[in-house]
Amino acid sequence: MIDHETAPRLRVAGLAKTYNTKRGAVPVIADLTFDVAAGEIVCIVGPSGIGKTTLLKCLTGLQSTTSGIASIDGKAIDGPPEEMALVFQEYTRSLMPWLTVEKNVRLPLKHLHLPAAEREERISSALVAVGLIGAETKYPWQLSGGMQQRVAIARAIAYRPEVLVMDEPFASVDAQTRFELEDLCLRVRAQFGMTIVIVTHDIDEAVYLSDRVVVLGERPARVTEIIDVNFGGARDQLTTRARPEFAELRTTIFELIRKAG
Ligand SMILES: Nc1ncnc2c1ncn2[C@@H]1O[C@H](COP(=O)(O)OP(=O)(O)OP(=O)(O)O)[C@@H](O)[C@H]1O
Repeated sequence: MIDHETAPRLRVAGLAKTYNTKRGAVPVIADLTFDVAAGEIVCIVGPSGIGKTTLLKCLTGLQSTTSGIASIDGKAIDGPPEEMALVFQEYTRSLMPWLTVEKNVRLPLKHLHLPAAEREERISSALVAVGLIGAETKYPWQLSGGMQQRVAIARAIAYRPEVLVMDEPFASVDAQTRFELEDLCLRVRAQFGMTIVIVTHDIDEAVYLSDRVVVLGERPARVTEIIDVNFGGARDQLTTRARPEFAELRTTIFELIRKAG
C-alpha cells in the first residue's frame, strides 16, 4: 500500500522556524527533514514544547517557515493546500455550534462543487465511517466530547483529502473512545488510502498507529530518530499492543524522548 518508489506525498526539507517576538527572536525548529509516503501513517512525538504544533502549522501552510520547505506532491506549501484537511484537539472550537452534525460535515464540501449525488454519498459514508448515523440532526453541544471529535473527523473524511493532519486529536476523549478513534484512523487509511500525519503525546498511540514515528529532540528542534513500525496495516488493540516488539518500540521511543526532554 505504501509507495516509497515515487516522490513522497509530503516532504519536509531543512525546515526551520524562528518566532519573532517582542522579546526578540525565538528559534523553535532548527532543522527538520523527513518524508511521508502516499498512504503512510506517520506520528510525530517529542517532549512538551519541542515544536510539534509549530511543525504542523508550517506543514499545513498556516504559518510560514523561516527557512527550508514543506511540500506536497512536489509543490511548495505556502498556504493551506486544498489536498489537506486538519483535525485539532479542540473540537469545541472547530465545529460550528449553530450547525447540525450533518451540516458541519457538509460545510467544506461546498468549495468542491461536486455533483449532488457524490456530495450526499460522501456525507453519508463519512457519517457511517465514524459511527454517527442517527446523530445527523443533533447539534455539537448535544454530543459528548468523543462524538464531537467524530464529527470533526467525519468532516475531514468527507472532504477526502489526500493528506489528513491531526494535532493531538484524541487527547481530550476517554480511553475507550480513544481506542475506537485510533481504529477509525486505520480504517480511513485502508478505505480511502489517505496519508495521515498525527502529533501525539501518547507513545503507545504512536506505535499502534504508525508506519513510522518521527521523534523530535533538542531545542531548537531536530529529528532525533525515525523509527520504523513493521506491524503492517491490520492492527488490533489487544493483540498488536501485546506483541513483544510493541513493548520494545515503546521503550526505545520513551528513552529517546526522555533524553531529548
Ligand atoms: N506564535 C508564537 N510566538 C512565539 N513563540 C511561540 C509561538 N507559538 C509557539 N511558540 C513557542 O514555541 C515553542 C514550541 O511550541 P509548540 O506549541 O510548537 O510545541 P509543542 O511541541 O506542540 O508543545 P506541546 O507538546 O506542549 O503541545 C514553545 O516554547 C512555544 O512557547
